[in-house]
Amino acid sequence: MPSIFSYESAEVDWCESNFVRSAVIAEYYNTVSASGRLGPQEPPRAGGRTELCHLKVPLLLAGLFSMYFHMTLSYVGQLLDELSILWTLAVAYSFWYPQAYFPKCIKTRRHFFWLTGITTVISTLMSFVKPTLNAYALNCIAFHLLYLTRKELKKCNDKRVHRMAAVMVMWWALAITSWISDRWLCWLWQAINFPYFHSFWHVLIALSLLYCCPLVIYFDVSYEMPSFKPKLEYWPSDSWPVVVPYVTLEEPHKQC
Ligand SMILES: CCCCCCCC/C=C\CCCCCCCC(=O)N[C@@H](CO)[C@H](O)/C=C/CCCCCCCCCCCCC
Ligand SMILES: [Ca+2]
Ligand SMILES: [Zn+2]
Repeated sequence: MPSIFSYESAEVDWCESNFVRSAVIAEYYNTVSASGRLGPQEPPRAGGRTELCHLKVPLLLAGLFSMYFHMTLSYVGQLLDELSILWTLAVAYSFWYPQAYFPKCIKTRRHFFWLTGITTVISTLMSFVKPTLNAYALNCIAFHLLYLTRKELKKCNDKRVHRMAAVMVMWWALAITSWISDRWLCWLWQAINFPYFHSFWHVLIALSLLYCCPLVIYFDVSYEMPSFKPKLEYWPSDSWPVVVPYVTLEEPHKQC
């Protein structure tokens, strides 16, 4: 019986052929593309509670575990990859889920912390039951984020916010299409010798997160620091074809 650490002991094997480019890295392109999330994760900051620094370590770990998983395709690698995403989402929800959408029985963010913590611990235990289903469950969380975004956009007239949300959704739609293609249509991609859609997913979901983070900060500032006026900007400028989105804050007007 293979150890849970041994190569190819995971329940899933992505479409890319194993050990083609390297004798020690099972899926070379998937491993390299997963390293993209190790780079700068945080857009220029907004300050205070809205900073995304709480996400730096979880995102870094998610990147490292994803690389380890694709390098070994081990059972432990798969669980570390999935659980690190689950806990990163849990941290993000705990800090930035808008209070306006808390369930009725939850009165404070402290209580919401507990709710998120207990739900995440239970989900962690359940993830050992059928690990193949974990990734599908995690992808469903993106649909909840889409639902929240839609609700927020209905209340917001700022064209820049609508534009950033549209770009985020576009990258996410391309990402999830690549993920599903790799899972379900592998026979086709192997027939044409192009089994790289999971690598595309890694790049596209990272791009989607790059647009998601400023949006989360924007809405958080609107709720938590109403005297500040957040503005979405692009570095180096709006007109460049390749840009990094970020948030600026206009100082509150001094009252006499
Ligand atoms: C108020 C809430 C704010 C939420 C902010 C979002 C915080 C980011 C949280 C998690 C980062 C996810 C990083 C993705 C890592 C992917 C690793 C990977 O490729 N794993 C695969 C195997 O190698 C595995 O099969 C994939 C599993 C599915 C992961 C689904 C992640 C959903 C993340 C949602 C991203 C939101 C983007 C915008 C959506 C409209
Ligand atoms: Ca493979
Ligand atoms: Zn992956």
